[in-house]
Amino acid sequence: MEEIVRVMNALKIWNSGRAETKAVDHVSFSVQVRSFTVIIGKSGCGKSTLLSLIAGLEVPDEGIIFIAGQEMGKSETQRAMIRRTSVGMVHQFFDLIPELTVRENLRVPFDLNNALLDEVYVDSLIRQLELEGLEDRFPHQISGGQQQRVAIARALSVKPAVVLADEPTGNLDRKSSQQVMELFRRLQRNMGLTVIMVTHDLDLAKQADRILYMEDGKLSEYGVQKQA
Ligand SMILES: Nc1ncnc2c1ncn2[C@@H]1O[C@H](COP(=O)(O)OP(=O)(O)OP(=O)(O)O)[C@@H](O)[C@H]1O
Repeated sequence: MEEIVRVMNALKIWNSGRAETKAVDHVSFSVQVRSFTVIIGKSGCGKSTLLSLIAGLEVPDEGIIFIAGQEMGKSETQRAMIRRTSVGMVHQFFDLIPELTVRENLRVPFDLNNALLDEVYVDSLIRQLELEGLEDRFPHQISGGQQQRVAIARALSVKPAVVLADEPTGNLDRKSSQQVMELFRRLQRNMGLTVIMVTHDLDLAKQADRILYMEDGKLSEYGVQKQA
């Protein structure tokens, strides 16, 4: 199987005042292409920091990260280029642009990349994420679950090598969470996407191919962790 993400011995220390937190403590793991991986763990264990390192939003103090064979280097320009072309991000609070319609929000990544808009592909995302009929509405005119599905479609619009989702259902009720998860999972299978998702919700996590468990900045396989 082909590896699409490789994290080698990543360390990230946050300094705030006198306190020093090893948010990511010498973490190593790889993710196979076309797999759905979930990272679970208690609040503050370092999940978001780890995703920020993989996304190239933060730089590790030690260690190396590769996305689709490219090293997330120290230069912000290089990291921004890899992030724009190879990484799709979905956040807990959707982060849609309120002044833009659903369809306009989906165009944003193309505009940022100066890429030609692939209308046929965007239409297929709208269909697969069950957003038909909502294209001309503004974010405040659709439900939370629908907003999150727009955010997922937006993340996929540039066909990223890897999709990083940080608590994508954290702001949704049970029913919408389950619906978003099912659509996300189906899309991942249909499109052969590679997804890394952070969640608190073990029921959702169980639908993934693989569960990783994070505690005090350390990462382990969830099954192994439970037996330990
Ligand atoms: N920018 C920052 N500056 C200082 N400390 C930080 C910063 N970001 C995170 N931390 C600390 O690093 C640790 C890990 O935080 P992180 O947000 O990665 O955890 P998390 O598992 O994603 O938590 P949650 O589930 O609550 O989102 C925490 O102790 C947090 O307080």
